[in-house]
Amino acid sequence: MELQFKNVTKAYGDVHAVDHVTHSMEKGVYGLLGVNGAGKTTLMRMLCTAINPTSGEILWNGKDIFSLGASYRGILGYLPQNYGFYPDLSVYDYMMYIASIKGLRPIVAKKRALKLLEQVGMAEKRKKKMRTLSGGMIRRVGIAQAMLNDPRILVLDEPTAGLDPNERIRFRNLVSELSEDRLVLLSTHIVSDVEYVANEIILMKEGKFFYTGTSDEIILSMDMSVWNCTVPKRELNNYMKKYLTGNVRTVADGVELRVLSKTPPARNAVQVETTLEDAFLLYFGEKAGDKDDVQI
Ligand SMILES: Nc1ncnc2c1ncn2[C@@H]1O[C@H](COP(=O)(O)OP(=O)(O)OP(=O)(O)O)[C@@H](O)[C@H]1O
Repeated sequence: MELQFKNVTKAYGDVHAVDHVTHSMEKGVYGLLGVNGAGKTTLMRMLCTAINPTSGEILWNGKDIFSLGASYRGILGYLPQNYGFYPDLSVYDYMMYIASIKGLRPIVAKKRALKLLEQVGMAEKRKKKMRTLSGGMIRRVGIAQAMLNDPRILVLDEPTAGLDPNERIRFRNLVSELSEDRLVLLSTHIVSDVEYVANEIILMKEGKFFYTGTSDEIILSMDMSVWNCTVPKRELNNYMKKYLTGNVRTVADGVELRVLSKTPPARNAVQVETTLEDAFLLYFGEKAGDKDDVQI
């Protein structure tokens, strides 16, 4: 089981939505982490053969996915960012409808639909109309429909958008469970979605994979320390202009800041453990004043 991206580029005019991506993946969970516009959706749409690369190749077990055609789509499960779910169908009828599009025989479809609804915790709601479900439930049905053909590659585009904290945890556990014998590629801009569940995290920025590794490897790659310090309130803007700043909390004697800096940013600064959130801030964050349009 190997998926390879070889120098894959997708250009829209002057914009390189995906820019010379080369990478190979096997089974497990891959977390594609990047800010809005990084190129995540474009990459996933190519992987699902919805759009062609401008140049480069995507290979599944050595063969070009675009030349594999239907046999490739048969091993693919896709949950797009906004999936159309037919509001008036019941959950079960919706699953059966998707199963028929995927070409599953009714007897197989029935068994699989019920098993998957069980797995995603939606079996009891199977008779409910899709339009009556919460955002989290709709996402769970979305994953179940993507799994109907027991895909080798499961592509989930921002699957946690709009989920509450409990649903997020539940969802992460589900992804981990589903990844046992397949490749799961999941895109998000939320660090905690991939921090513990992904075997490999891919930081994507401006169309490029600029760092790939485990959460610990990414943290170790940072040439930066993380500090907590308390500064007078009037100093806050200066600090935010000078340093990449994480959490800011008002305390009795000023404001407590989480700051990225090679050296202690204040006399009272205490070095704290670096997290993947800090890495995200380092690679994707901006200091106040980095952009002209930021008002301070
Ligand atoms: N069909 C298109 N035509 C023109 N430009 C596009 C098209 N699709 C994407 N882009 C541009 O390509 C870049 C990457 O977009 P993409 O949607 O892949 O990013 P993303 O990381 O998925 O962002 P988001 O999290 O907001 O969905 C953006 O600059 C976007 O404007």
